[in-house]
Amino acid sequence: MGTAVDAVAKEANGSVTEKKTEVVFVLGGPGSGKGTQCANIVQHFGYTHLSAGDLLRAETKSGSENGTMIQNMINEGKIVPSEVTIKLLQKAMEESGNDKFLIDGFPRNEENRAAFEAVTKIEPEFVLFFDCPEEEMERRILSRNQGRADDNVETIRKRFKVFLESSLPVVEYYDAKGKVRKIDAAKPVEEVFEAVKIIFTPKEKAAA
Ligand SMILES: Nc1ncnc2c1ncn2[C@@H]1O[C@H](COP(=O)(O)OP(=O)(O)OP(=O)(O)O)[C@@H](O)[C@H]1O
Ligand SMILES: Nc1ccn([C@@H]2O[C@H](COP(=O)(O)O)[C@@H](O)[C@H]2O)c(=O)n1
Ligand SMILES: [Mg+2]
Repeated sequence: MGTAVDAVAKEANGSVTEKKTEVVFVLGGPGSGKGTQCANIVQHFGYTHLSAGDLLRAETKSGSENGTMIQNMINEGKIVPSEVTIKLLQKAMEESGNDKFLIDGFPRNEENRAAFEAVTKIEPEFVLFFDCPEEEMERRILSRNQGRADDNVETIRKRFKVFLESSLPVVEYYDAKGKVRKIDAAKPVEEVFEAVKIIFTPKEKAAA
């Protein structure tokens, strides 16, 4: 994945067209509903959903040399070095065969952001930001029951701290570029998705 224009399709008439890889970053605090809403977006808008957290968790189970380091970082709510996460994202993007991606839970800090841009040369179309109060996020995580090692009160507090100190500045960076689409994520799932749909529906379709 050398540049943003990285897919070349040969048409039936022999002409060659360049396809631009489209990326939407999906950010928000732990438990804000990123994964839930990404699943809905995939159904309606044809994106491939890549959760950085899911890719890292899968890597810990694959027996790779980085597995133990990743698991330790996740248990502490810390951000895994960008190089590791970006390689996993690039591999998943290449294997998907799609050219439209929801990248969920990434970039999580300035290092993630700058490294992704430097390596892939991809600028996100926009950043979907799920805004939710901490008490609601904590309630959701504690009743999630997916067996995640980091879904306990002690690690949740660490993840909230990392979110405030390292991830929110990334949202602010993109906000200054006019790229943030903020959603009130404290509402019920269906209402949140109604707001999400408006953002993904092309303007000409919405007007029709
Ligand atoms: N709008 C909502 N209202 C109530 N519960 C919700 C809502 N959205 C998601 N949930 C539930 O909250 C929990 C967390 O949601 P989800 O896993 O989508 O969050 P996330 O942002 O991906 O979290 P993480 O960053 O920890 O991966 C899940 O059990 C999900 O079913
Ligand atoms: N860019 C990222 C994303 C995630 N992590 C680590 O995974 C944990 C779980 O992430 P979720 O998005 O599934 O909540 C997270 O707390 C980090 O430890 C990461 O390092 N880098
Ligand atoms: Mg998630």
